[in-house]
This record gives sequence, structure tokens and C-alpha cells, in this order.
Amino acid sequence: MLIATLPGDGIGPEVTEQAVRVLKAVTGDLLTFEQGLVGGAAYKAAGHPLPEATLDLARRSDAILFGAVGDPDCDALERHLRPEQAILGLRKALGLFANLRPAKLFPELADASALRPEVAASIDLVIVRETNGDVYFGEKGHRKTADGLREGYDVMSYNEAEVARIARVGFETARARRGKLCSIDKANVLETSQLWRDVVIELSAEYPDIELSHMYVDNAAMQLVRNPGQFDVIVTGNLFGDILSDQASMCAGSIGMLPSATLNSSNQGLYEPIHGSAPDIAGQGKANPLATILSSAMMLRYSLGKPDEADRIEAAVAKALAGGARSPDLGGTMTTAQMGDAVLAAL
Ligand SMILES: NC(=O)c1ccc[n+]([C@@H]2O[C@H](COP(=O)([O-])OP(=O)(O)OC[C@H]3O[C@@H](n4cnc5c(N)ncnc54)[C@H](O)[C@@H]3O)[C@@H](O)[C@H]2O)c1
Ligand SMILES: CC(C)[C@H](C(=O)O)[C@@H](O)C(=O)O
Ligand SMILES: [Mg+2]
Repeated sequence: MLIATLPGDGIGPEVTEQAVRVLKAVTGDLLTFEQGLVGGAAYKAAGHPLPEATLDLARRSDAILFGAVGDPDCDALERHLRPEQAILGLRKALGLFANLRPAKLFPELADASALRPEVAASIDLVIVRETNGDVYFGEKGHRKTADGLREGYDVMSYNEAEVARIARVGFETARARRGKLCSIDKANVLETSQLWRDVVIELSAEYPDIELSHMYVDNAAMQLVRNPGQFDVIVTGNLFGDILSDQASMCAGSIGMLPSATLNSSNQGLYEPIHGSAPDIAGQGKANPLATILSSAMMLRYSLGKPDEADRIEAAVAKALAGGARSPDLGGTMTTAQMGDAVLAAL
């Protein structure tokens, strides 16, 4: 099976390297790894954040292991050349619309959560985030108002098929868990959200066994901190899901802990930590690789049909944490490579 590794920028290569070590240790010679250029690294080497060769590699692969993209050197480039276009372009080109972001507290990390330990202990949820539409992919640009002021605009929209497709993933995910689905929107203000809510309600007729609720996104941000245990599965749009998943990560201990899978309708998947390229700590061996290692476990489970190997990696992460493995974001001093060593030793 072919795995496309796309390390990208900043801490992307550092964390990806550790995940590849763990994957190799668990799968022997089952997987072939082929590396591609993405992000600022690709722009600097090949003039484009998502070169044709990388897209081709991604298309040919059984799964993609993605690090992170984003490079302050590239922030002034035209939008279509910025590193972030690589991840957006991959999601769109491969139809990767269902971004699953689980947030669960490893009990050993209760002290790392931004929440009181007894509140943090309850967090065990999955955010199902749509990643092919919303304000991310609408018409955007700069223009002048009638009285000559500069104006920026980004059009937000979802059609009913896009909403139904992701809502179905939400219902199915809830069915495989505790049977609760919370759809998060801003239907009190946005027409896009009103359609979202209508379509979710229509689809709920097919899922009478699922307890469906709706919440406005501002309240959801508050509830995630007040009582994260009330959520089982959250389904939401691209922008709200982006923001809420970073917030959920701190409830679970660190942004360096949260993995993700982004799937298309044929279950091909892109696996990446939810964090970015962290330019502030890049090259210093301070990055926590566990989110990427846990993403590789999701890859084994969702795209490669290897649930036992996935369980083995997740158990090794738990054992490493129980044994005291802590990178700086978790209050420790271990380097990225030492965190990888600790997981390998715990396999
Ligand atoms: N999917 C992606 O590739 C992705 C995701 C988010 C941000 N980005 C990009 O990354 C760049 C930096 O963005 P940002 O600073 O807003 O977000 P970020 O997630 O890169 O970093 C936010 C903070 O969290 C810390 N952090 C992140 N990952 C960590 C890890 N594994 N271990 C320890 N600490 C970690 C960073 O040091 C920083 O202080 C930007 O160019 C942004 O566009 C890319
Ligand atoms: C880098 C950016 C385009 C990306 C997003 O907003 O989807 C990131 O924040 C993420 O969470 O994967
Ligand atoms: Mg994000």
C-alpha cells in the first residue's frame, strides 16, 4: 500500500518523521512511503504550493500523511500561491469533505488541560467538520465601495447536497458512538446556516435512533469550556469546525494532541494533526508529535483496514504518557524525537 507523505513546513517534517517511524514499526514492510513537496517548501522548490507531481502522488496513494503548511516568508504572496492553498487544494481536488477531529482526554493529561481536571475528564467527542465548501471556497476578493473604500469579501454558501452529505457522516458517526448528534450553526443570523439546519432536520427522519440537537456556534464555544462532556458528535461547517476544533484541543490538553482524518466518498483519506506549522517553535525539537502519530493510527483504521494496528499505536501513546512522556506543550522537556522514542518503546 502506498502512503504519500507530505511533511510541508515548520514543524510538519519534524512530527511527520516520528509518525513514519511508528507506522513502520507497526506495519513492517506492508507500506511503501513516497514523499512529496507541499506548502511553502514546494513554493520555494517548485514555484507552487501544490505542484502537479504532488497532486498526482496524492491521487495514486492509498492514504496521505500530511504534516502542516504555512511559512511566514510566504504570507505576502498572492493568495493562490500561499502555502495554505496546498491543504485546501488537496481537500478539494480529492473530494476530501469529511474531516473527523476526535477530542478525548488521556487521563494522564488532566493537569495539561486548560479546564479544571473534573471538567476536562468528561471530554470525549468527535467534531465532524465539512471541508469542501463554506466561506473557504466561495467567491472572494477585494473591491472598492461606491464611495471609494477598499472592501474585502468572501461569499459563504452551502447547497443542500453538500449539507446532507456531511450530515449523514455526522449521523453515522453518532450511531457508532453514544447516539447523540449536535449540529452547530448560526441560523439566527446566516441564511447558509438556516438551510444547513433545515437539511439536517430533514435527514434526521432517517435516523430516529439518534438524539439530534442544534446549537448556535457562539453558545457552542462557551459550552465546550463549561461542560464538554455534553457533546458526543458535533457536525458543523468548515469555518466553525476549524475554530471549535482548536478550542477542543486545549480542553483535551494541547493542540499537539489532536489528530484528524479527512475522508472522501471512497474512504481515501488525508491524515494530519489539527495544528499548523508552528513557526515559533520550528527547528527546535519542541513540537509534540503525538497528534501526528495518532493521525497515523486513524489512517490504519479508516483507510488501510488495520484496526488492530491502530489500537496498538493508540495504546502505546497512552502507555508513553502514563510513563511520563511530556513535550514542552504538556509541561515537560522531552524533544520531538524523544516523544517518538517513548511511543516506539511502548508498542
Ligand atoms: N493544516 C495545516 O497545515 C495548518 C493548520 C493550522 C495552521 N496552519 C498554518 O500554520 C501557520 C502557523 O499558524 P498558527 O500559529 O496560527 O497555528 P499553529 O497551530 O501552527 O500554532 C499555534 C500555537 O500552538 C503551538 N503548537 C502547534 N502545534 C504544536 C505541537 N505539535 N507541539 C507543540 N506546540 C504546538 C505553536 O507553537 C503555537 O504557539 C500559519 O501559516 C497557518 O496558516 C496550517
Ligand atoms: C491552514 C488552514 C487552511 C487550515 C483550515 O483552516 O482548514 C487549518 O487551520 C486546519 O485546521 O486544517
Ligand atoms: Mg485550523
